[in-house]
Amino acid sequence: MDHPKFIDITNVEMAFATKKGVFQALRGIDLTVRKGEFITLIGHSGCGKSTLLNLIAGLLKPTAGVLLCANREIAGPSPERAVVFQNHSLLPWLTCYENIHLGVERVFGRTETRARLRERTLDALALVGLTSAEGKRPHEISGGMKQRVGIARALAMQPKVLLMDEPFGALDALTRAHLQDELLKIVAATKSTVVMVTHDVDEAVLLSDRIVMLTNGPAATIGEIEEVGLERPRDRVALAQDPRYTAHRSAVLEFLYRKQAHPAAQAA
Ligand SMILES: Nc1ncnc2c1ncn2[C@@H]1O[C@H](COP(=O)(O)OP(=O)(O)OP(=O)(O)O)[C@@H](O)[C@H]1O
Repeated sequence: MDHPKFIDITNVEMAFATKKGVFQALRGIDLTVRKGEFITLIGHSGCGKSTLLNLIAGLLKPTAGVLLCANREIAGPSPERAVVFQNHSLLPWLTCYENIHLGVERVFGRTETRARLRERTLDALALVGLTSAEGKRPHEISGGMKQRVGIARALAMQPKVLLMDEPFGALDALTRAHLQDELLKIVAATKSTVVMVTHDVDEAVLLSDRIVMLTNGPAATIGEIEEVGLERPRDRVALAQDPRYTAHRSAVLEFLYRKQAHPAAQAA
């Protein structure tokens, strides 16, 4: 059965111990994510987007509150919650195939045959359109291709949740648009639940079911949530003319640049 609250975050707070004392990064975070939902986290630099993603990943432990995934407490990192980072983090001495295979082996190595592990790895490469690059090492492929390998590696582990921290942040606009379109297709095919950090308002509207907007830190919290009811599949060219797209975009821009104007901009 689908969990209506697949990820369930209740009253989460994150404080870091620093040399200057305790820094309260997040407070009062309440959020539920449904199975198969695509959520983006948006907010000004330093507000706590990565911190929230890392809490869901289990890479950080909250100083208060509870995070659940499929009714179980998130107690540490797990392949059921795979993370894709901005800098793809591939091992440079391994080929694309080997980079993906490593993750596959970690998750399925004890229970499945070598042939099945190979099949899973090749399927993941095909899913991101990189079959022909299987024997190449990271320095032999473009930034966009590296990021696709990172996504393939995460998806090959069949995670319950795909967590992405600005996965396309370092790419040029055209490559970025292309990978957003690919991600839309992949997520439609795999029905993955996704939580993604982004700075890009258009990316958020194009991809999300809901856009979670964080207030400025310290002690950042969820300010507003924008429901994006646009039907799928979504086509970026058609959407550019769609008044509903413009309205969602304006709502997020209004939040970011009027209600939560960046402290540096307010001071100017
Ligand atoms: N380990 C840590 N120790 C102390 N402070 C931290 C730590 N990690 C994050 N912070 C602080 O918590 C706040 C939130 O950081 P975070 O990286 O989550 O922001 P962000 O919204 O992802 O920023 P950006 O968009 O610039 O990547 C920042 O003020 C940051 O300095």
